[in-house]
Amino acid sequence: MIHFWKYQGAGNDFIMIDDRDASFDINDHEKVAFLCHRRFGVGGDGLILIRLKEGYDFEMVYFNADGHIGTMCGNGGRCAVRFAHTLGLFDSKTSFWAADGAHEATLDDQLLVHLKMNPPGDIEVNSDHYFMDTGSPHYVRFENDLENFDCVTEGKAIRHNERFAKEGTNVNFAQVTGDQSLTVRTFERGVEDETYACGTGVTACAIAANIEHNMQSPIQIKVLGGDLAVGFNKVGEKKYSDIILTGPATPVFKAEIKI
Ligand SMILES: N[C@H](CCC[C@H](N)C(=O)O)C(=O)O
Repeated sequence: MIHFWKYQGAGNDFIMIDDRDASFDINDHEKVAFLCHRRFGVGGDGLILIRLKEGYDFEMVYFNADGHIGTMCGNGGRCAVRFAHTLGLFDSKTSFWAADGAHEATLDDQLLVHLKMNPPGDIEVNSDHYFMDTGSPHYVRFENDLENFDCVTEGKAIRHNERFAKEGTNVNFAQVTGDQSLTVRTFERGVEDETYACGTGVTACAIAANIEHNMQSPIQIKVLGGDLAVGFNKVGEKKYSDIILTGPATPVFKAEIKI
């Protein structure tokens, strides 16, 4: 029997499991893929285990819906913070461990989570797109009309092109909608579909918007499943610090599944 919670952050949804006793077999890809399956299982863009980690309040172990351990997940990170809070693992400010290292986060009185993201290393600026790693790899391209845009077809083609076929990449399409606002749509690797939101993806888009359009922090970002914001400090050419992803993290239900 597995006891779990279902959480969503701007429509990016996750199965959350309190695995402080480390009893979940992280190599059982089939089980994770089954749980994330929207027809045969619970359904989710990913699955997250909350584990204990020395020197931190907790560790977030994140799997993509395909059942494999993933890299950093921004929306999942916010959900993990909210879940860890309900487990009593911290009071209002936390530091936790994830695939890309340490993160700090706070929970405000409107229950929004402010999550500090690790700065991208090299930011690639190409003629029609950006590529950077904000904890997960992200391709970013600016578009003019995201409402009438085939994100799945375009995203899939880029994710499977010669460069990315092996490792995969997440693919984001961003549209400037104001002085400090964007709309973003994302095709996620590991889910292999468009998701309603991607936290590491909007972080990459905010940085790309600063480089491409000199857009200033904080940037409000509309995604299919809601609203996110990204704040940052520009500390040099293509160098950023204090990157904060802000958004909701909402418990949906708790249940158990016989497996
Ligand atoms: N949805 C996630 C991204 C997961 C990254 C994953 N799809 C990958 O790179 O394999 C987010 O909110 O940041």
